[in-house]
Amino acid sequence: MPQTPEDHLSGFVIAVDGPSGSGKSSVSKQVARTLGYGYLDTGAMYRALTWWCLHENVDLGDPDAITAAAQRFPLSIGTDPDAPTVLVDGTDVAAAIRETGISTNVSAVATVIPVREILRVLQRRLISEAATEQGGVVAEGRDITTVVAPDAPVRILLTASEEARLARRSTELHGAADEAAVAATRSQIVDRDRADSAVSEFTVAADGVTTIDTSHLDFEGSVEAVLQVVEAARA
Ligand SMILES: Nc1ncnc2c1ncn2[C@@H]1O[C@H](COP(=O)(O)OP(=O)(O)O)[C@@H](O)[C@H]1O
Ligand SMILES: Nc1ccn([C@H]2C[C@H](O)[C@@H](COP(=O)(O)OP(=O)(O)O)O2)c(=O)n1
Repeated sequence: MPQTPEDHLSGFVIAVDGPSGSGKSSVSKQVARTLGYGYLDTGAMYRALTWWCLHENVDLGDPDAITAAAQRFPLSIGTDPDAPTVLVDGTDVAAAIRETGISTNVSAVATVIPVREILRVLQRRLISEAATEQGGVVAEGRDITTVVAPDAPVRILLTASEEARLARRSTELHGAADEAAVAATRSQIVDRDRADSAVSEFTVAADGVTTIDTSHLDFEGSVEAVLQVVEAARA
């Protein structure tokens, strides 16, 4: 895996972490498109494992059973930002893993420490392959800047106020950000982030990680802010 900005000829890694609704997925995908890089959505991997556990009738209250499922997890995930495929045992689950039933259960899977260790091995391999084959990769999640790729030449914590994140997710899921829609979205943002915080630090930037607060930026402004950090790292 690249260690310094000079290594970008063999593959440049951009690591992005942040809480739910901060814009990680949409912004990282657009940054990858702009730079012609690969894109890895590590959250999709935890979501796909959750789908697999439910599909296999694994008891989500049993960490050992979840770990056993992770050990035989037949995942195939693409890194093309224009077609981020997610297949489990040959089944296309890209849409299914965004459903509420997965969002409400994913933290039970993602907070099992041995599961994280299994998925991190896979994530590092995917990052390394995409960086080499596509010239670079934007990898996003909750522990990419700190654990999965702490040596990446660009590490960014994308944040936004709780209010902004709730409004965005509410608009995405319900087409509105009125009081009822925000209330219906709250548990998916606030409760999930609280649960996920038990195993990853994604609210405060680690040393060497650049914080970008997107609360008052529009989507294009968020993408531009990330690209500026990338440019500065290469200068
Ligand atoms: N300034 C902004 N930056 C990033 N995304 C934004 C912004 N404003 C609105 N959005 C929208 O917020 C929603 C949540 O973004 P997403 O990328 O899914 O966040 P995350 O991956 O951090 O949960 C998307 O529908 C996105 O288009
Ligand atoms: N590197 C990562 C990525 C995601 N996760 C967990 C935390 C989240 O609740 C789930 C789903 O991640 P995802 O990025 O899709 O979450 P959002 O819906 O964008 O908020 O996976 C994690 O623990 N570590």
